[in-house]
Amino acid sequence: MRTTKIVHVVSCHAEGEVGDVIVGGVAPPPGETVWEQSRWIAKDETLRNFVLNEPRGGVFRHVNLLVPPKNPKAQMGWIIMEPEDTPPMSGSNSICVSTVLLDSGIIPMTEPVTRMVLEAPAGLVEVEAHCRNGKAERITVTNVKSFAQKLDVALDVPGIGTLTVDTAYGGDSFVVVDAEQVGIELIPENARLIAETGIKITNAANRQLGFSHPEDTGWNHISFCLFAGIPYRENGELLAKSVVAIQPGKIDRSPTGTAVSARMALLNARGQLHEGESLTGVSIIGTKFVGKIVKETTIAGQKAIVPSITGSAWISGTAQLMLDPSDPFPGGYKLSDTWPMLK
Ligand SMILES: O=C(O)[C@H]1NCC[C@@H]1O
Repeated sequence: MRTTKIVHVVSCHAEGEVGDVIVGGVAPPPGETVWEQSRWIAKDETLRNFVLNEPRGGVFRHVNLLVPPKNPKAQMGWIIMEPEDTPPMSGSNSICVSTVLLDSGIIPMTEPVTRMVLEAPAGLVEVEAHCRNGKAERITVTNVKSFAQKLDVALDVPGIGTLTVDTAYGGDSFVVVDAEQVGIELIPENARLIAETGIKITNAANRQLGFSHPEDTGWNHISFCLFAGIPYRENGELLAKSVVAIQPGKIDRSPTGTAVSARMALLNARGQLHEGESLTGVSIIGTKFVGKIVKETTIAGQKAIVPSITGSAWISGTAQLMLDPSDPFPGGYKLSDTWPMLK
């Protein structure tokens, strides 16, 4: 066996969505802030291609790189790599990272509750982990400020027609459509159709509506389409289907923490969900993230919320990714049978 690198990975999923974590073998990228480091990773592409492309990755895979924190309040920083984007924040990935840090002993676990501060590219996030018998069983992440941007705007989607949609941010940017309007039931049998329809809606939203973060972060596009189910109550709990199409055309298996945050910001903007109240997002495979409005706030003078997301993640394996110097595909490859090409 010979190799020019060994990248140590702990594989994990949060409520069904893969969020692997690189725990060693990669030097911290250049940059004064974790955001700048994440821009470097996005532009350079070497690590992204190595871990996300085939034969080591695949379109369903997200990979997180642990980095030393830049902010002294944080115990660890991390960079999120998704199939097309290197985003500011991610619910499922933050829950995977928290679980791997604690379950593998990188950060000492205190039972029954461990508190830590992590540094996402978007900024600091507080984590409260309920732990038992050496396992972080339940993770609550207090997300970055989330807000509604456009409410009830018309969007012409080629091949679908005119929809009424919202745009919002929950650590990443969304076009949000009521699932009923598109007439597709949010069930696993429709996963391909939901993914393709979601990408059409996202692309149309980027062309016609756009997105701009009020703090001038440079995150100025819409990443995802949230198909929002009608809220319903079960034993007093408010729930709603939360199914997200991710570029270049896959469905989040989890309810998408950033989507639940964005949806709560929209409900809050409409006066339908208030500080202290909760919304549980239900994924296409029936898994749940419990969202809560921790506090109402403002961002650049506009209404916003600080949301939290609670869910669980499980370690599914470990791997050492290697590169034989004679491998003809050091950057891997993508094929459009499983990895739709962006238009
Ligand atoms: O939970 C989330 O927010 C994420 N899941 C995969 C894509 C999103 O970043």
